[in-house]
Amino acid sequence: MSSQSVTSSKNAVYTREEVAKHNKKGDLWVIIDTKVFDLSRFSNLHPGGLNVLLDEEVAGQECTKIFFSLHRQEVLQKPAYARLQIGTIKDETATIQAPVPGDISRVPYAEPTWLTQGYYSPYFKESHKALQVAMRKFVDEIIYPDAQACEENGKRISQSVLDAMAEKNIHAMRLGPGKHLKGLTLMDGIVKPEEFDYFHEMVLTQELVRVGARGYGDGMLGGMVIGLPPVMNFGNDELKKKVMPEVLSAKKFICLAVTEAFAGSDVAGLKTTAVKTEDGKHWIVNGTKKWITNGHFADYFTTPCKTDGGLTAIMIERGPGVETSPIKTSYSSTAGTAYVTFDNVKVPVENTLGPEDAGLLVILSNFNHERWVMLCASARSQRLVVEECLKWVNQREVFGKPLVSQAVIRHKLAGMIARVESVQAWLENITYQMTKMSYKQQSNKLAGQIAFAKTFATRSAQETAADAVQIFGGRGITKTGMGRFIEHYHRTVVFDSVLGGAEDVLGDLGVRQAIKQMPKTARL
Ligand code: HEM
Repeated sequence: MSSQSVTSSKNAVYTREEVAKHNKKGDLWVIIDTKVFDLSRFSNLHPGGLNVLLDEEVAGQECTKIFFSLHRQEVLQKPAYARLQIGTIKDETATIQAPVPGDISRVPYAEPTWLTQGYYSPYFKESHKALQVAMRKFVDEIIYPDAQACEENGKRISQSVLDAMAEKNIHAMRLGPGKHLKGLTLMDGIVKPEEFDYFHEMVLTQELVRVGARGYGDGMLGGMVIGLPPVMNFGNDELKKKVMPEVLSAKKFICLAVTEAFAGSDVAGLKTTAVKTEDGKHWIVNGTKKWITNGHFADYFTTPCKTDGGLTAIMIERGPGVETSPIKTSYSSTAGTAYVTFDNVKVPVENTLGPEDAGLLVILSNFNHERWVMLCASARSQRLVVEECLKWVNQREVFGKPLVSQAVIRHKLAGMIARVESVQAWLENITYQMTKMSYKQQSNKLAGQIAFAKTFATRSAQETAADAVQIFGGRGITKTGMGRFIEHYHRTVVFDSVLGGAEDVLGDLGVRQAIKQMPKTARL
């Protein structure tokens, strides 16, 4: 077959000898995993430069190994580059498989054991698996591309993605099991509302974080996950009837506005005030809030304010006197992190959440679930790093051998794997306890466990991030290319350790709870 006559068809078949003839500037072909690429025109635009392509071991040659040591697979999936393929090599079959949306990874430890072929779990049933399968495909196809784009350009999550999530009732499921799911069709009916439990919620959260974009992860209505429960659990019926459907359908947005420049984890030290008008019909709110996730695009702010006898939780609607401005943090502005000012904001007293002066309880009652969600997320995102590292050490060659042949690299991997497996196992145990306990029992018995497990997870995650950067070297500190997920992870991993309570505070909380429960009879 003449190579001249078939250059426009991807189905054309060539011999290696034919490809080898195209080995110079302006007439340059290469073979990557049995696929033939015509780089004649592209070579001048190649981000890695023209010279590297003219090397005698590259031009007209087989360059699978060198290509995959320098580029991620996704390069070849981009339409602009996929177009460069002009055919395949005669009688040869490709060996490298591009991931298909919805796929389970076959890289060891890339999935939790319950999703790994040949392993068992006492916790996950058919409906958890069915939800996982549907979510994986949904995330890969609909959320992932938007996540990558928004993390980069800083724009908030696309409304079309939020609408698609609302259609499957994903926003509602993210609030966990409960009455709010009654009558809803969850993920096209895969799970019945009455059977939805915390393991389903874990599946949902862990699939969502696979997008590998930390700012977007929070921008994907993280504010709702923490800001709506106080309305749902403590708001009056009228307020719930209005706000719940608006928010769960992503027509309006809510956030939790607790932290201030003056006070963070020490909620009791907040300075924002709410004073009743003389007629007792309104609150007048004054103050500022800082680091408010989704605050920049929120319509509603669940806000603890100082009142005469303590703190009162109030849902404030955006309107006159409410201003938000973006805060630049180390992750993308797609999260909508804001500085919020309330300047004589008039709020109907009907927006009070729970009893007056008992706002501390309203806010604190939320924290265990929030921390548990973050624990789910941290467990899954560090697993992504393990997968990236295992692939890299296997394909990267140094000193003529794969990187994994270095004992020091294997040692790092051993630590990473041990940590991620421990975190997931502990998480599953805690989650099982949650499925058996009332909300109150969870507060009494699990606040400490969740606090410890989250702290352990985020410590593990930071160690894993640091080790991953060492494994990837310069690529681990580069925003594009092979190490782009590692760079992003390393830059943003600390968010999990700060949001929802800093590590030291959480550890302290857990020990205090344990000491409270010490039997008076105990002695050495
Ligand atoms: C279909 C063929 C190819 C395409 C579409 C392509 C595309 C790209 C792209 C998009 C980048 C930017 C890297 C990134 O940030 O992801 C890049 C970098 C690079 N490419 Fe290629 N490339 C091809 C083939 C090759 C081959 C055969 C070599 C062999 C030496 C090569 C060597 C390099 C080098 C050295 C870099 C710089 C890597 C770095 O900064 O770490 N490329 N290429």
